[in-house]
Amino acid sequence: MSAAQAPTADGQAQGPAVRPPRHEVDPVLTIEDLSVEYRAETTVRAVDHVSLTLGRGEVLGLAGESGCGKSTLAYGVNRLLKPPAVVTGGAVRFHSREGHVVDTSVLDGDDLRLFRWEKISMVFQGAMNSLNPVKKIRDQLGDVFATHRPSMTRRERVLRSGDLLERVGVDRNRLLAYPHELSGGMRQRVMIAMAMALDPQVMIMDEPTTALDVVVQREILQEISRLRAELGFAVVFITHDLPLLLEISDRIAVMRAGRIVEEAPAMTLYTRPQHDYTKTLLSSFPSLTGAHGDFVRSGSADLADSGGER
Ligand SMILES: Nc1ncnc2c1ncn2[C@@H]1O[C@H](COP(=O)(O)OP(=O)(O)OP(=O)(O)O)[C@@H](O)[C@H]1O
Repeated sequence: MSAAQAPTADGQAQGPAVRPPRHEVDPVLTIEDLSVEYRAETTVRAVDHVSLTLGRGEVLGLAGESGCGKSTLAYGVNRLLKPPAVVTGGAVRFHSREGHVVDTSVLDGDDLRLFRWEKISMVFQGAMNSLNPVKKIRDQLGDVFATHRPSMTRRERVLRSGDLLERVGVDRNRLLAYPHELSGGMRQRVMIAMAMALDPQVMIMDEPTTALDVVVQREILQEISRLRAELGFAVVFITHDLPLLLEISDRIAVMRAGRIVEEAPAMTLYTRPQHDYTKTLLSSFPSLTGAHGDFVRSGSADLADSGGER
């Protein structure tokens, strides 16, 4: 009998000790029974009683075809929904490292702004086009610090902005560039740098690389994986590209028509999908019938052994 099979007080042997998954032990974000409707001429329930937990430092992939509600869920979590969207039920809670639990629905004004940059930040598909065209990168990154870290001097802001750029693989001399002087990939890296500026514990990435060519997309994903390992933030990564999610995620939730139909460690979802829709989704990517690529992160075999928890 192994140490993990110590007898209980009544003399019965227990099964092997199973390590509970990280998101259960140490959650950073919990979405509880969240529902969102768009109330226009007709009412569309875009998010329908969704519950999900994100573990601290975990990458949770959210997969599903166009229109299934992924973006609505992401915007709902970050309190960025605008009319005609209405949150009709549920809650989103943020768990700080210090053990505080914040119900995001009660945040407003400065508290909400602070929460969005400092605790949860977001990178979306078109983000690179939201840079101000007439302002240098230095000043756009610097603005984040000027607003949220008013005690920083100008010199400190420039230094820190340069560090951020280097962190995402952009030379710091690009601080002096205007957005139009950078490639799309570089602009998106700048947006990722901006989202990381205040060391948030959660980053929501909604199709962050979809508009970019495959090579640039791979480079950026490798960067995100490396930074996640280095800095320990958690990621909700949203895309319809399931092969990509399998490579980058610890766990994957599959969404269909506003609901989560399946949720499992990435490798389990790939090797033993349960729901018919997940099976259909997997079979719709011919590349998945070949070997499971692991260019973004290594150790896929370890992942399979550990049930996806790392
Ligand atoms: N402003 C809006 N008004 C009315 N309905 C909307 C609005 N925005 C989204 N919807 C509807 O809500 C549903 C979910 O849309 P959502 O954009 O969240 O899906 P998605 O999975 O992110 O799709 P995509 O991958 O194409 O962005 C869809 O049926 C969509 O038509």
